[in-house]
Amino acid sequence: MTASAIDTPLAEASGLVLAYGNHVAMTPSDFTIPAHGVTAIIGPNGSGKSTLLNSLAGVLQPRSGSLKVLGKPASEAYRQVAYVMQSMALPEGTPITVKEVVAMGRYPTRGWFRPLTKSDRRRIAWAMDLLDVADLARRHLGELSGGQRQRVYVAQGLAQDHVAVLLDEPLTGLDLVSAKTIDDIIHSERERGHSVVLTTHDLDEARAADHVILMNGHVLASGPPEQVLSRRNLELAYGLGSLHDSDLVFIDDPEHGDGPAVDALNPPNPSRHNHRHHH
Ligand SMILES: Nc1ncnc2c1ncn2[C@@H]1O[C@H](COP(=O)(O)OP(=O)(O)OP(=O)(O)O)[C@@H](O)[C@H]1O
Repeated sequence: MTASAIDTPLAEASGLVLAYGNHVAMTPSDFTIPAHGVTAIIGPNGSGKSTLLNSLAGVLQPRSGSLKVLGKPASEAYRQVAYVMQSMALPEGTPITVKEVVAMGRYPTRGWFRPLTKSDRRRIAWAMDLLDVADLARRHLGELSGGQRQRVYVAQGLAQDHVAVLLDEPLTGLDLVSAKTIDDIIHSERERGHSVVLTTHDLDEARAADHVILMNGHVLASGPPEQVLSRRNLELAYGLGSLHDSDLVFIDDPEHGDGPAVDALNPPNPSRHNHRHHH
């Protein structure tokens, strides 16, 4: 890879709008995701985190605006971007084994109909070992627990040739050991110079990232955690007064419950009120 390819940001978006049919899930947003390191996407339920991952993965086309992934349209970069979804759209009872699921990680490189080579098989075995699912290789995916399934999906992502990995809530619902396994993988991916983008509801996870994107129906802030996770930004994203002091990084005003109204805080984008959806 040339130096310029290495330094190309993982993603650059300008006026990016994302929608499902008539439903706009992200209003015009500008952000850059750096080439290396861990980026955490955080925001309330329904704020567009998974939608943004879908667009980075090339699964959801921009409605308008521009999005470059590794310097190309996302739909052309998908081979280099491993996407680990929250839950895969496999019908209940699909008779697919753990090994077959992990092997699917090789298809972007290999194509669907070409047989797996020895090096493909080595890569599959390596990924299954790393996620500690080798013992489950012949089990059907449908028989596994949620945490085991999550590890299988991450193994599939790592089996893919990639320079970036997108993880939708990778640590949610996992026991301590599984969470540690996946956390270690996030760090080793980072050390290998890959980009990791994950969604989370955990402020501590976001604080530990190199870069943070805060969402609320659009990208409210994007940058280093100490800038993005300010009290003011969190109040804008989650609603004024909804957070306890102990939740916040910067306790600059313990009287915030009686503080100024949202409008007085001068939100950067007034349209943010229109796009929160409660299920
Ligand atoms: N396939 C879809 N079709 C239509 N609307 C969708 C679809 N997926 C998500 N949405 C809507 O888009 C908005 C953003 O959803 P998204 O899943 O991106 O939020 P999120 O921040 O990941 O939420 P959570 O924290 O609950 O996982 C929501 O209003 C949601 O209802």
